[in-house]
Amino acid sequence: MNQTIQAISSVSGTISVPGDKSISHRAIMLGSIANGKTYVEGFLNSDDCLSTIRVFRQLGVEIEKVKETSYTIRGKGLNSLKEPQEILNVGNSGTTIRLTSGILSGQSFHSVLTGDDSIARRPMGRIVEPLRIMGAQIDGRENGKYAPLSIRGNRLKGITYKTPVASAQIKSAILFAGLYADKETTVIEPYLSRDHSEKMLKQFGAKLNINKNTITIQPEPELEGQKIIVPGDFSSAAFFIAAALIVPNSLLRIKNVGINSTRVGFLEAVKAMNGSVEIEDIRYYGVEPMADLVIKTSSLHGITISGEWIPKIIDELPLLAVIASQAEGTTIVRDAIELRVKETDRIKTIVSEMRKIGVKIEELKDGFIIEGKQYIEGGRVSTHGDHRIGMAMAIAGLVSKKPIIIENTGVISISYPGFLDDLAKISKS
Ligand SMILES: O=C(O)C1=C[C@@H](OP(=O)(O)O)[C@@H](O)[C@H](O)C1
Ligand SMILES: C=C(OP(=O)(O)O)C(=O)O
Repeated sequence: MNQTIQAISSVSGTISVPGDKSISHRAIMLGSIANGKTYVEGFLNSDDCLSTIRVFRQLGVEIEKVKETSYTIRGKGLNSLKEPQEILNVGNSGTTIRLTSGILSGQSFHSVLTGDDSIARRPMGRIVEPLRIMGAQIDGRENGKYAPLSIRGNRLKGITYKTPVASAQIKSAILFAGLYADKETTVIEPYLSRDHSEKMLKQFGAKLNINKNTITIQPEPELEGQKIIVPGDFSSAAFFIAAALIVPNSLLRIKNVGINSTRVGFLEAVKAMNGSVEIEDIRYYGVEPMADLVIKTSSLHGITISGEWIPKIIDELPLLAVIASQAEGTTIVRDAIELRVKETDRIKTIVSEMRKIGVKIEELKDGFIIEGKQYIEGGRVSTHGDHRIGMAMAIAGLVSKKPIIIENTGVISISYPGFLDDLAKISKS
């Protein structure tokens, strides 16, 4: 499916975004291995999170949809998953394959995980190595570097592991495996990555000790089913924040957005760029904070982002390139080589698609440099099968001289099925 996006005169109204993708995945996973019922409200019915539901149903868990975004999971405890008859297919979801591998490493059966072409290219050695050290028998293409992954679980050993990159998926896979270990397991990250797993594990009753970037988990807790209210996904809200900042005469309210401090690097970036974003009514339902955001059109200026800021803004960096093109001065992103191993090589794809719409951008090994105050000419772009590239291009279309035609927008449903409809609702021509 192709979609044409053209310039609008303002962004306005009040909107809420669907549930957080990272939290939705984790609610299904931990609900599946807890004792008793878990209720999830505000679940994200996107392709990726539906893949997690499918996989855990194949592992014998009863997961029932009770309302449009509410599910009940009947957990039967840490060791009650069943050997699947079929290969488990995670579709496009890196979070599903990596976090589920941690849990499957502690099971007493064999399972095989696979996914789409993008999953087949993404690095799995980063989880295979620590899970092997813990005692799981895992194999995959090129000696475990790539999926499909074959996992024969085991009684695991507790380890202390320094992750080479700040990645919540590596950290979570090890912590989930640590539930099945013979003694405590410690993960040390170079910088803090998103901490939804730690928060939710604690909520379910696991014992964790957190000291900056060092997280220790005790094995074999009694996890108890919980009620989880999933806040709106900040990474989805970011697209509308960007739209309201760069389209003239805009005033937008986004309700119920998750504002976990390990996720809001984009909010910090736009504030540092002189963006007007008010955070209102901060509240907690359970362990995650949420708030309403009020955004006004702003005169932005360039910024340099690197180091520990990167994990907090990682999924929003393609979008940052779009708003940086409309800001005064230069924006530099460094230390973001991880972008090259996402659904696509997001440095390469954002650079190629920005160039197609007439924006000059320099590719760096670990980021990009973009000059501000550029005209976006418009043209034909591709998502390259990457939802976030598709949505970033749609936001560029709102301030483009000529329309932007985006090919293959169906992939947006990987994280935000109603995105184009919601964008149309707040766009005033
Ligand atoms: O744990 C998670 O839910 C995620 C972690 C991040 O990946 P990495 O752990 O590979 O950095 C992020 O890019 C992804 O969208 C979701
Ligand atoms: C990188 C992403 O997800 P995943 O790693 O779960 O495929 C994303 O949603 O941008």
